[in-house]
Amino acid sequence: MIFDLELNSIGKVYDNGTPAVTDFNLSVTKGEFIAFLGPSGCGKTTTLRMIAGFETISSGDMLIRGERMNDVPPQRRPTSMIFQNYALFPHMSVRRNVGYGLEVKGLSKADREAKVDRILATLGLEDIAERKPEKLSGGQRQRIALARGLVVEPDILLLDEPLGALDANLRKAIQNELKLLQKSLGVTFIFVTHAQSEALALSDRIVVMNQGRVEQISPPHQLYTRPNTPFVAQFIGRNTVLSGEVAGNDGEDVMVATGIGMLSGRANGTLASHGRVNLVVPAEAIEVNAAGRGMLTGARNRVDARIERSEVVGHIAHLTARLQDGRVVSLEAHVDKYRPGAFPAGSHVFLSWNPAEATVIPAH
Ligand SMILES: Nc1ncnc2c1ncn2[C@@H]1O[C@H](COP(=O)(O)OP(=O)(O)OP(=O)(O)O)[C@@H](O)[C@H]1O
Repeated sequence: MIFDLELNSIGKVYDNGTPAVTDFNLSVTKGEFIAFLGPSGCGKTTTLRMIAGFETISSGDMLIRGERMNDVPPQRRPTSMIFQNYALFPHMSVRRNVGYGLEVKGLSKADREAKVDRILATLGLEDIAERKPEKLSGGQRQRIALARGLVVEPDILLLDEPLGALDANLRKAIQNELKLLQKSLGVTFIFVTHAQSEALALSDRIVVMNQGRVEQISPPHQLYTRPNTPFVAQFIGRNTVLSGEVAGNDGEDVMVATGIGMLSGRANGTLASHGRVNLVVPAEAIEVNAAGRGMLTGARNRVDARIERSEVVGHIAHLTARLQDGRVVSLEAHVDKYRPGAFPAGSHVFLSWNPAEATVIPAH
């Protein structure tokens, strides 16, 4: 099988000795939407720029459609890059901005116009084709940048925080457009973001990076429900992470001895039969019960807690509870489940969860 993109143990050390990316492995199939997600400085942009050819690769191999690209200059790679600030030419019309890459490639005027017209129509930009970008809105400028990236018909479109300059509402609207456009064109997108909601909404798979290393590569739902590492558990979603020791198995469940009792979850992959682990419990998986009731039903994973704060925002009830060891846990659920006022601050409750919804991962 030929992948659109293969990163084989890619590494980057800057001239000043900064190791920005270490041992990055990824294979991308045609038409996939991949997000690089991680905190500031984790190496997302450096990796994107290595794929584009704007940054040299210090170690490892990069292949596009089976061809090694390490030494191929950016303009000869089948990639286009869209920058956060769009980098449009302010004095050129939208049409010329979009057609610029084709001019550089030396296409005839007729071919250029045909391709530009087609992409302007695809992105709904025909009416502003003769305007200058500086007079246009952020959303329009974003679309022009997309048109300019796509008009050269790249195998891979690289997008560096392309929605970062837009306000929240516009961001949401353009997110949807972007996803539809990507699926209809079937072009591979590699998208850099530090906004997890954006990555979760758009991607087929997300690469979570931390300090230059890949922590996990998974589809959004799996990343959210089955984190592989303590970093991902803290970074994605709203999880409570409880440390403990493996104390045995009960069917598919792994029992974990923690400072607040014997608790359980499901292993993510293979797990040693003993040793230190983390039990990751998503906020959505935690049930709040009035004190005393669970004793009757014999609920597993029973943790005593006291409600500290209870707040309803729209349809979502947010509760904050303090465990016996002092740890604070965040919980949330639709108001159908926790009516406003059901668990006032100070009330004594116990928390429980279905072990299948909690994940046990190695501590390191
Ligand atoms: N030109 C450079 N020279 C030296 N070090 C650099 C250079 N560019 C980036 N770095 C360093 O490499 C590391 C990775 O930076 P990079 O910009 O790839 O991170 P990022 O995840 O894209 O961050 P952000 O979300 O803030 O853009 C950081 O430690 C950064 O300081």
